[in-house]
Amino acid sequence: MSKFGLKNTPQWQNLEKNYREIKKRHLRELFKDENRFNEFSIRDNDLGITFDYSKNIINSDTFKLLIEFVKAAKVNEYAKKMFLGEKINWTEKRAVLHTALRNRSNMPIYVDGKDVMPEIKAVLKKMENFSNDLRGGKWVGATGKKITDVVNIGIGGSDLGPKMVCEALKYYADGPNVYFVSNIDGADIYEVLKKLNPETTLFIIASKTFTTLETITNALTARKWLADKLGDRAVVNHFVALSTNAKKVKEFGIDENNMFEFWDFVGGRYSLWSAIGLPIACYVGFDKFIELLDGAYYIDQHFLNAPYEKNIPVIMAALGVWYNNFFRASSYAVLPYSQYLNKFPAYLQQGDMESNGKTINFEGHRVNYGTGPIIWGEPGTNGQHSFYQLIHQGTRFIPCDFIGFVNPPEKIGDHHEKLMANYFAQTEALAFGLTKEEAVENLKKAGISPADIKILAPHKIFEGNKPSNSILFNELTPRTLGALIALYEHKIFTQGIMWRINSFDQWGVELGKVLANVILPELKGQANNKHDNSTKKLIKIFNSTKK
Ligand SMILES: O=P(O)(O)OC[C@H]1O[C@](O)(CO)[C@@H](O)[C@@H]1O
Repeated sequence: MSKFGLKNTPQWQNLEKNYREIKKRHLRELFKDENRFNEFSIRDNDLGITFDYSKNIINSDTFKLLIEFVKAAKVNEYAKKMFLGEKINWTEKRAVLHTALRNRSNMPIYVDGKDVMPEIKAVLKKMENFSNDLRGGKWVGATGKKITDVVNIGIGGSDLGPKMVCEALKYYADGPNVYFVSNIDGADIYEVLKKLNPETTLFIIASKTFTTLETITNALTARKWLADKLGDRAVVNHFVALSTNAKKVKEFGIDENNMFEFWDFVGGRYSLWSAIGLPIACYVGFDKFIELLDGAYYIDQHFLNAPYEKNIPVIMAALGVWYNNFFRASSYAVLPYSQYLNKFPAYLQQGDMESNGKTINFEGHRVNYGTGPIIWGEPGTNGQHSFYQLIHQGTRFIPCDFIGFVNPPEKIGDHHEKLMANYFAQTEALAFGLTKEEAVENLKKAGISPADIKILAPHKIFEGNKPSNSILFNELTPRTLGALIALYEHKIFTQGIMWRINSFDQWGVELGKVLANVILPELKGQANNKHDNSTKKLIKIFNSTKK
């Protein structure tokens, strides 16, 4: 494909034409079709999920054209390459095999001619034994006490995934307390350590590379804290590592037997299914961790085998492209109606933005169309009392995913009915809004004077026609959570292929790291490097104000 090829394809051009037509239509009008929900929704009883995408600004033609775009992009061909271990992360010459970590079949998966499944299964077994021993009190601290608190030290994919899952499965937790320390800001580890007793604390040092400045700095602080109280020899009972880098783990002083391995075919932001999931297994038990993998595997099979027209992640991806590239939406809101999922938007920010925040295409050219959007969100109903005003009545166009559950794990009074009434109400309000006539009628009914109605009415109008997907699960369980995460992973993959970018590297995080290493000695008075005027002055103020 040539430099600006994608926009010249018939698939893109046809969508552009459809967009010019459909942007004049309103969801109020499109919903005159009584069959719309049936046409644009998918129900899967095995998993217990309803995916309703009928409140999108599409008609049957749009949908067909979007599917044609996906077909032309050869998404399924690329997906097969990924699942079979081909090195689709071409800038790092790596396979992309987070799907192998949850391969629940007996199918071998080869990388460079070697089946990776035996090693994956061996690490899973090691995780099972360790988490059982820790939870059962067989693994004890240096003074013989049971471990009651686990601190995961990691950042990015070595933090966000396990942290999000532990939070989401809190209801099922019956193991030690789990804490997550990620920020290099000393406040993060300080606030955690001050609550803990070294005799009953275990540190999990999670780092794919085992060179990440934040993680190593925090790990060294944790080791000093422990050694100061229990002596250096206690490290072996209180530190384990999750990494691909055995050499660095050993250099740090962690026993090789206490290292849980993963491999360079596991991307950081896709690693919660690997040894990086150890805190999850400690917190909720290994059987629940396996249920999480089962749910993801279920979606892997759906993604590989369902026709595009019935393929949930493919449809999510295609609709995202529709709004991103034709409606020019620059952000996308993910709104979970579950407090347990309060870390899900933050987790997805890395998953999506580190994957698809790219400008260089398969051919090495700069793209001339938008790629990954800004992902953001908060759990409902907190978001409603914060930023929904802008989604409803602001000047921005923000497509949304509403994630909800019919049966929550906890049942307290009528909280859940009240929560879900809001879940349904919001997508209805966004789609259909409130017309001027309706607004005036409401004001009249409320006894407002004609003069005030004239002033107030424009403010009370909701234009509507704001699109959303409703993702409604029967229950929040480890299995459905695994499925939900995998849905988004494959959505991100599909969009990467549609945009013809590499979703699996992350060169964009490098430059800042390099510059920080140059500046660090200057903050310790050891060097004086060349900088722009602004940076120089800021460093000078820091150094002269520092106590
Ligand atoms: O696990 P590591 O090697 O410490 O890296 C942590 C994170 O840093 C990044 O490389 C860049 O932010 C992420 O992709 C990764 O998840």
